[in-house]
Amino acid sequence: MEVSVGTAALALALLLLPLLYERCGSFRFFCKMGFYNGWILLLALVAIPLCALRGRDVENMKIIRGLMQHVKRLYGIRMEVRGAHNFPPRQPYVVVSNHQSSLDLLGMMEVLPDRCVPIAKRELLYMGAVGVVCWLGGIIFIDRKRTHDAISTMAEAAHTMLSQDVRVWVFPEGTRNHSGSMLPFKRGAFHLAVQAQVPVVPIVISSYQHFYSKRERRFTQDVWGTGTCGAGG
Ligand SMILES: CCCCCCCCCCCCCC(=O)SCCNC(=O)CCNC(=O)[C@H](O)C(C)(C)COP(=O)(O)OP(=O)(O)OC[C@H]1O[C@@H](n2cnc3c(N)ncnc32)[C@H](O)[C@@H]1OP(=O)(O)O
Ligand SMILES: CCCCCCCC/C=C\CCCCCCCC(=O)OC[C@@H](O)COP(=O)(O)O
Repeated sequence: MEVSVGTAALALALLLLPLLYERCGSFRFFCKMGFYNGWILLLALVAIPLCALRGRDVENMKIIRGLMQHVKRLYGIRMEVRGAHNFPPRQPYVVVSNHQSSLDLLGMMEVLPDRCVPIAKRELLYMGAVGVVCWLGGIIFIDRKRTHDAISTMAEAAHTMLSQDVRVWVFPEGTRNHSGSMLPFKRGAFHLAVQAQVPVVPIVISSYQHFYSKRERRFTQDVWGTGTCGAGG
């Protein structure tokens, strides 16, 4: 029986990969993050036909939320939610929340209220199937390079919140920040709440420095919490 050099090299690589995964933290980190992105992409492909039945509609966020909720278990993450009763039950509001990394999607999907859509940077629209799903979910896209356009989009959002009973989730830091502290807030979320005359509901996604650090390429398992801090007018 002949074994080509290519086949032998492939077999060796396949044997070495688990060893590398076991021994090398950085390799493990990239595998876990690669799988995270790949899995979300796959979920997006599942979500597209389900969401397409309704077209672009905030009700599709329920499908997206439902499809995402098991992802934490793949990573051995247990989530604790505190203060969920602080969401006003029957009116639109603006959620403001800290933003550490793309893992925040897990915290967001754990507590995302019905008829609530995030405001996202426009670039997400171009992430293939993920962009399509975001669009079908009614996610509001802003062009951060064009302040004037972003402000107009927010003004439209204020109108939509009232006319279509929609809640909006804003990351007021305006970007991901995994430094352990918070960046100064941008003001769009608060203008939005004033324009729509709705409450602001602050949510904290607790720091996950102890189980995740992009800088140190560390991603282990842990309990992780999200909590609403109460609603203010
Ligand atoms: C199954 C598969 C599942 C896949 C699931 C995928 C889920 C995906 C989830 C994705 C999650 C993705 C998450 C993400 O993508 S996070 C990134 C995108 N999100 C944000 O950037 C939101 C936060 N940003 C803001 O609120 C900014 O303020 C905006 C963007 C609006 C402008 O920022 P910019 O930096 O350009 O300007 P500035 O903040 O210096 O403001 C300039 C001036 O304008 C005034 N001003 C501001 N706003 C308003 C307003 N509305 N009406 C009237 N005035 C307003 C403001 O007071 C200031 O004036 P002054 O006070 O100095 O006089
Ligand atoms: C045809 C192009 C194909 C591209 C395929 C790309 C595949 C990517 C697959 C899955 C990505 C899953 C994660 C998506 C959600 C990420 C949400 C997020 O965290 O956005 C960052 C934004 O908050 C702030 O951005 P910056 O920190 O300012 O930057």
